[in-house]
Amino acid sequence: MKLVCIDCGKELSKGEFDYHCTCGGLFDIVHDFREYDADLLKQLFHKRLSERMTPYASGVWRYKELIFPELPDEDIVTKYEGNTGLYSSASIQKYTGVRQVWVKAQSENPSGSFKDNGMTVAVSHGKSLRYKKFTCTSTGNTSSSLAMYASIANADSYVFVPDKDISINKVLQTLAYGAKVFSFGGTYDHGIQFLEKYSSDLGLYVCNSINPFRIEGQKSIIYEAAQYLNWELPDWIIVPGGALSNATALGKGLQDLFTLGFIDKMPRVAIVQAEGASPFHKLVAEEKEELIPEPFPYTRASALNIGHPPSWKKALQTLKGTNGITISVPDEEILDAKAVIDRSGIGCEPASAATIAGLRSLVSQQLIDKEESVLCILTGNMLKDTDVLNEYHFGDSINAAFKNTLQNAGLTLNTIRKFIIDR
Ligand SMILES: Cc1ncc(COP(=O)(O)O)c(C=O)c1O
Ligand SMILES: N[C@@H](CCOP(=O)(O)O)C(=O)O
Repeated sequence: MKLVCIDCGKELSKGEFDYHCTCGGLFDIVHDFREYDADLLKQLFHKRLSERMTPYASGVWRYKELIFPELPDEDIVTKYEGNTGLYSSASIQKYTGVRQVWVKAQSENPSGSFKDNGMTVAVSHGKSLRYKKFTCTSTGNTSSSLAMYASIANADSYVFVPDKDISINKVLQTLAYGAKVFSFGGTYDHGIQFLEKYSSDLGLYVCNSINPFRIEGQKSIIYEAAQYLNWELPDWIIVPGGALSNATALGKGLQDLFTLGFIDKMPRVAIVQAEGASPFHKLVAEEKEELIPEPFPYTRASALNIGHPPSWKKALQTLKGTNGITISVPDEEILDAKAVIDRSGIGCEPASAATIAGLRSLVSQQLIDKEESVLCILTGNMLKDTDVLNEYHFGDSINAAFKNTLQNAGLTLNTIRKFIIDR
């Protein structure tokens, strides 16, 4: 492959790159296909395409035997979820002070959050039971995911969302996928209570994390991370905690890998809650027997706005099985950590950034050693909450000045020079 000027034919040498040639012409990429065997190439493309078009190309259904072996293939409702990136970033390592930090970007799932790993399984199960009406209550990610899979399954979705403290982007995504959305006064916790009481009267299949098939699907997140890392997991795995489905699935998935002998050492798990919605952390820190629900949970990381996590008992099992710990972090630390993750090029929504904020705090309290290795699960996409982005960035004086200058003076060399050269 080489870069050749379309006007004068000049070729750049290997490693050189430019857009324009010295003569002014644009460069074009020219391949040399003479070495290829066209039939072999076709076979290769075909193999890759056919793998992509089967349910087993999904990063969830690849592990069907460990998740839902009995499900007939024709009931699988998939959007080739999973197969999300595992990254290591120098800036995140510097921010947390830890030598080796991996982040797994579940934000790269088709609906933009880790919920897809579980939702593909829950909706497939509902389909196998011949349900045509699915439901959830949600701060917006569960509902976006459900609405997407229900539409793929040619079924209806009915979604209950709190009327405040959630991100409008997620509600719009849910609506756009075709769900019928009911907005109610209260929190996720009230929505779950309603569905637990009335869903069967209404003939609805519930896709929240009280549904164990959701949890089974979410186990695939840790299977995939382990597979990418050649079955050698880091010392610590960190997840944000809201309803605690992720923490529960993580514990189960780790136990599966350990029982099967895929891993020979159990990593430790840290569950991070936002300070304003941290009933589980309080339960653990105060060594209580029963969770005391938080009646008015509030955090800017709106996906974590949960006062009565349904899976708290299951999440305790995760802590027990992994010698795990919990921590809570204030919103300011979550938002600062989010800015670091965004600038690293990976990006995430606020709830996901609780992991990196939590890690930084655990390191400063010497509960995690700088020499230990860590995997953080980033749960949702940065565009899920643009209100938070707007406040964080345009509240900042330099960006605000830049925006105003452009609006008032337009795009000229002098306007731009002062931001790039004169600063
Ligand atoms: C983006 C995001 N991160 C984290 C969480 C919390 O996960 P869990 O409820 O499984 O504890 C949620 C919602 O549940 C979420 O939507
Ligand atoms: N943040 C979640 C709330 C938890 O929902 P669940 O489906 O895991 O019970 C959301 O996206 O709604």
